[in-house]
Amino acid sequence: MSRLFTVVRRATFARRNYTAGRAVAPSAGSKGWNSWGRTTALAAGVAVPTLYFLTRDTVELDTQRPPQGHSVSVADVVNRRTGAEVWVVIDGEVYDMTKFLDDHPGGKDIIVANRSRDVTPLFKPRHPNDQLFPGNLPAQVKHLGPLAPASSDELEDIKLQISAEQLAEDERVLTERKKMDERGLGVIVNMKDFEKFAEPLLTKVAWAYYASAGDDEITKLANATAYQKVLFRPRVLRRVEQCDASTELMGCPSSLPIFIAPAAMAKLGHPLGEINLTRGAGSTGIIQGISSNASCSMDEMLGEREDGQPLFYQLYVNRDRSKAEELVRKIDAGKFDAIMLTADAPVGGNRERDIRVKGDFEGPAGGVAVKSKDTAGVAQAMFAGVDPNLSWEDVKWLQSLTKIPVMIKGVQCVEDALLAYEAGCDGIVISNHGGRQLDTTRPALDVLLEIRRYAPHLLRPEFRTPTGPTQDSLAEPARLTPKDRADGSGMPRRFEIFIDGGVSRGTDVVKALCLGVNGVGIGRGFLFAQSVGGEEGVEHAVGIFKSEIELAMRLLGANKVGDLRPSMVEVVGEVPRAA
Ligand SMILES: Cc1cc2nc3c(=O)[nH]c(=O)nc-3n(C[C@H](O)[C@H](O)[C@H](O)COP(=O)(O)O)c2cc1C
Repeated sequence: MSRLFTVVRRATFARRNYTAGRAVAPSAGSKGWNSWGRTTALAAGVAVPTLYFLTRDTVELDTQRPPQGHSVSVADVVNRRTGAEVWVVIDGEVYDMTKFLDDHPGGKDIIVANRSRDVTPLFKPRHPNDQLFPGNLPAQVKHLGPLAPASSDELEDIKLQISAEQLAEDERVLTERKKMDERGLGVIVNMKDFEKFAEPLLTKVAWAYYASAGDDEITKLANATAYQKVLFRPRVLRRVEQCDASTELMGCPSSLPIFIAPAAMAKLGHPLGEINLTRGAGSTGIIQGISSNASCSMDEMLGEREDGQPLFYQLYVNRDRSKAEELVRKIDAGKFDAIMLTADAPVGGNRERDIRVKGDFEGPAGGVAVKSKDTAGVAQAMFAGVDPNLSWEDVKWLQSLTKIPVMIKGVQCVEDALLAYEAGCDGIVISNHGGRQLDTTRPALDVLLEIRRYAPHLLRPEFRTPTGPTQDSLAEPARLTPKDRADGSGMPRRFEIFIDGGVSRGTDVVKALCLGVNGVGIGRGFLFAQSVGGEEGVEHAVGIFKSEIELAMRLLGANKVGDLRPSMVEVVGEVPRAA
């Protein structure tokens, strides 16, 4: 797909080379899926899906360190299958994991069960590509040297074992990837298509993790239908050929009033994971919110950042405050444009789809996932390190560590929106985590309506007016929007309001903007888009939003984001039934 926008210049190829030119990843695409990894069944009988794919363009992406030390023979590796020392092979290098077993975030079982094997296919989809670089390798892991040249028979001895069930899943995913390849992204007409095409080509673990939500997934469903109760009041004969949907979010230029909501573990869906999101956001000029639990490292994503490309960082606060402070220092050094402090996940939600597939999971290094012996699904491993005692006091703590603007993500009632404002935050993200936390909470849209009703002073003055026709609009019908009333209180300082959850259409975005938000986040939609089409999938998704948002604006009679006002919508009581 051709580049959609020229808002931000593409990075040069050289910028794609990480430190010392080791991890080289030229442009990703949806074409040419190659089966790179295979699956295994652990000796302990735990099935671990390991299949993932590399595009033809990305086979050079590797985690290899330059050869160091003496080479290690396959026989030496195989000899460690019993005894005290536990060795593994990753990308042709041999590592002694003995002293790291108890600290491994995914638990020691997965390492012990695969000792003396080439665990590269297990390792890659779950760890940043620079995890093995000097400085990133945990101190307890000993790098022993490169694997000595060996015959294919010898290598067979250290290959991962694959169960019939896992092989079948590999085959299924591979076939679906090929079919998608043949179809091309042209078959994807709207964001729901991404979800439809992603499901068959994801592993069971990835699909369950991405699609799951709390308990009975009632809030997830409510998010998806909520925007139906906001109806448009279009104006006609308004010269709408020109239409510009660009805006500013937290003072940063954005080609559209949307952003990529921070979501963990993009590599479960595609080998380049969050790198697809950074690249796609950079080439289309939108902003990526990076998860604390991203499966790519912060350095990898910063290495992909275009000159001047704005990035937000989502923060989970580690219960070990020294680690939390270290992370904030990294965010500061990374010159992120805003921090989203996630507040709706002091503990993980009850995501039963995820628990059922019970992927033997290890969280991303550097995140807040901690080792868990009995992992109950991907989600629960992710939250084990998050501080459940986070409080409003901690907002001050965070603000004392950095000058980067802070938003509270996960606000679900007007009282907390008021507290965020009082705490001196720069904004809020109204969100219920895509319905993944407390089930039967209200859709985020209802929280926005509550803020409009009970704390309109948190909105920019021009959005404090009622929806629908007013005396002013009837008195001056030629105006697209009623004249903004001079409002003495104004906005004494910046306080931006974002919303996410269930947004799949440009019309949803435009409705939220009419009601006063600055920008709208999309979580699963971009995860599915990158899973289906890598970087091009992300660009395709942005293209869909761009054409839908501009279409909605034109048909509404608006030429620019600044034209959108509450008078352009009406909120009806009941959600209309789907046809
Ligand atoms: C698979 C997945 C992982 C997520 N991981 C995070 C995360 O690490 N941090 C966070 O604050 N929110 C996370 N979220 C929530 C998103 O930021 C966002 O609030 C939500 O996805 C919006 O709903 P939507 O998926 O319907 O667009 C995650 C959501 C999903 C679907």
